[in-house]
Amino acid sequence: MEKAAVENEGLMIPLIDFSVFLNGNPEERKETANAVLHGFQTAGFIYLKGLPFSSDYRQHIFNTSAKYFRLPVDTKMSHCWTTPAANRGYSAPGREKTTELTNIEDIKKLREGNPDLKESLEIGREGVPDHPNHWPEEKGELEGFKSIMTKFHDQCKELHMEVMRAIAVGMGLDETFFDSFTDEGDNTLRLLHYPEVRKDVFTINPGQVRAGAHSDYGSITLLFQDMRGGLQVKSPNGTFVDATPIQDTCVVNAGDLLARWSNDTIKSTIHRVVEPPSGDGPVHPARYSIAYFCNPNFKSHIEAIPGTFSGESEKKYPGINSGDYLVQRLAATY
Ligand SMILES: O=C(O)CCC(=O)C(=O)O
Ligand SMILES: [Fe+2]
Repeated sequence: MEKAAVENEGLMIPLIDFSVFLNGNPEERKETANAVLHGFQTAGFIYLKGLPFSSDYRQHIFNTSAKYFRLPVDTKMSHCWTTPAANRGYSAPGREKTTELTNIEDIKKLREGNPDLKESLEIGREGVPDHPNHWPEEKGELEGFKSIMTKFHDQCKELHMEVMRAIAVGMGLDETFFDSFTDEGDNTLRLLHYPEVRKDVFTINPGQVRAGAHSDYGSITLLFQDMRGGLQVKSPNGTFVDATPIQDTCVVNAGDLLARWSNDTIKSTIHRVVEPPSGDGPVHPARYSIAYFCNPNFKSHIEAIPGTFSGESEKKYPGINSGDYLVQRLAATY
């Protein structure tokens, strides 16, 4: 067993070598699948290493993302995020407020007082007739942007399918149980940029964060972070614990819909992004991360996974359509 990625305040986030699931023998695969499921059942978070992305490739994706955010703000605003149903395009700083609150008026007030210090670009699956992606114009530094990002989107879709296969194996289900729920790739690639910020912004306003505390909505999120730090995960004690970056790993967390689907046997844990550990000077440098939000196919009907209940009366939630669920959740935060 690897050393834990995070162990603090009763929160243990395991570090799992996923290449063993991808390439190992049946026994090794089962052991790895059990560790994946156990991590989601206890912390709601795991770190994966041994992924099919080289360091260079990962750097290339981050560099391409940084080039995008260097575009003038007017250019970015020309392909901005429009509606929850489309969920594609650019969000300027202050547009989205991630939060645990659910009342729209409360969220509005919070957004006005403590806007998140971030901007993002959401990229959905290509080929959805009603919802084309909002691509920036490809010129200069951005040449090749669309093909780089659609390829990465496809690769992350495969990784989502593999992690769900690991969950299936861990649950003692057929390995392909979730395939017909994950094969469409109704997922969102979100490039995130937390601009450099003066340190005194955090002292003047103690409530200031880079991204407010929230849980994610879908099945799982694949989160690639740079080495700056600032991501925190809520511990069972109710405190926030640093999820310190580890080179070449991906942080994977379960979302609310997977928790519901698992009849609450899997946890969707609250997390946030705060002021990073301090270096020299009056300014925190920019932070970049890439979140790939995975969802069950939007047409899927989601109800308790077999094995997570014994009789009908133990099912905690009524069935729900995946796409409707996501749109409803997004509508509250934008
Ligand atoms: O940037 C990060 O590390 C986390 C972002 C996040 O949690 C989100 O966008 O849902
Ligand atoms: Fe998140």
